[in-house]
Amino acid sequence: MKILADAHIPYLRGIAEQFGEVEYLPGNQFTKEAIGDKDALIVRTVTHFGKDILEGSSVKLICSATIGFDHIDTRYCDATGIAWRTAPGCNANSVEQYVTASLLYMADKYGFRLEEKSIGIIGVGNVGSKVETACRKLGMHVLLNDPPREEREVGEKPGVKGKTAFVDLDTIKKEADIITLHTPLTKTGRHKTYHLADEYFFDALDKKPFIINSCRGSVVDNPAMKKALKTGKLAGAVIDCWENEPDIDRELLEMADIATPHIAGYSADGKWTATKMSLDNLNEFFELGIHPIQFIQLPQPNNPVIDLREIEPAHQLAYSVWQTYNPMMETVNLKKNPDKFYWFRSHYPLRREYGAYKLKNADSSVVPVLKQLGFNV
Ligand SMILES: NC(=O)c1ccc[n+]([C@@H]2O[C@H](COP(=O)([O-])OP(=O)(O)OC[C@H]3O[C@@H](n4cnc5c(N)ncnc54)[C@H](O)[C@@H]3O)[C@@H](O)[C@H]2O)c1
Ligand SMILES: O=C(O)[C@H](O)[C@H](O)COP(=O)(O)O
Repeated sequence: MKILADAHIPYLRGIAEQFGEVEYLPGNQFTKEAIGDKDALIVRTVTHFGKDILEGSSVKLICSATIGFDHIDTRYCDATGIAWRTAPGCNANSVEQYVTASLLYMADKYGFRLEEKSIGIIGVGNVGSKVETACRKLGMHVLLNDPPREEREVGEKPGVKGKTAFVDLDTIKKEADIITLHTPLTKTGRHKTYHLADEYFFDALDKKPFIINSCRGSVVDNPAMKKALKTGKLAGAVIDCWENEPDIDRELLEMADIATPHIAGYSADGKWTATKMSLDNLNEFFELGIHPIQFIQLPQPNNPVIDLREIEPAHQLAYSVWQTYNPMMETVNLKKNPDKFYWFRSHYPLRREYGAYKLKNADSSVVPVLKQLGFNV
């Protein structure tokens, strides 16, 4: 079997070869010619897969080592018999780590307590649910908005209420101090999310909230967000996903409190899971029966033990989370070198999730929340 794989999918080299002959190319260098005689593609979000690049090829399966799939023209693939698979939930914990680290940073920068704030989560799937759990552990008041889920869970059986209490978008606009977006990018359908946060959305905000976009750039109308930041409708912004990546809006970049190059899901744990799920998909689709698939073990973090002895109890939570992931260094780097957006994504340092760390000398007041987040305390 002939496979073309993105050269920047971690933990794939030397492993994918169990499945066939593998060629590696950076995702932004995939061409019709390179794809032509391949049976399967293992890909990322940086390449668009539509008629222009797939027509006339031998491709039978596209495995995306990602959650999102707006880079795949699924209608074209379905119509032409090209199967496609994704890795649902693979890096959801990583995005939660990103959002938690960012919330703690914004609270520190603007001098507020998270326990006193309401957060509106728009899109409560794999990622949004993890963010919801983390925010509840941080003591925040949580508002959930997910009309497709609400319809499925509440509306299907008349008279039967779903377990989750959802609110409408207007409630989020009126009541949330922080809004975080976790929807897919969709351009059609009743619940399409393209420019869900547009000028009208921002104009209707009552509490001058902060916004976090770590789902897809175009779920937010970026010029409208800039205007909202300028006119004070928004108090600040955390932006991981941008319109027109990698050529992002430089003025918006300057305005963002946290600005990162679409790496919220880039923990090693998330990348490893994505690779594993992609190979499982390949194995299953072509009925290869390879068992067990040999995988690389994840490396330990550089600082696997975090000693909190010298840290004030009030700062131990933020300190611990930032030891695992601190978005500020990436923000400084991206603001200095916006042209290197793609490079930063292709040369991402090792980042592990909470479970890879042991905490020593944690104050009893923060032990429960640290444990609940997933640290070994
Ligand atoms: N920045 C990153 O690195 C990164 C990492 C992972 C995922 N993502 C993005 O985050 C998105 C969400 O990931 P997920 O794993 O939670 O996906 P998911 O499919 O599990 O959940 C998405 C949720 O959004 C809801 N939704 C759809 N349209 C909506 C609308 N108009 N309003 C409110 N809710 C709506 C769906 O019903 C679903 O529950 C992905 O599609 C991807 O684009 C980004
Ligand atoms: O959809 C996803 O899973 C994320 O956006 C993912 O982190 C993007 O990863 P990439 O395409 O850069 O590998």
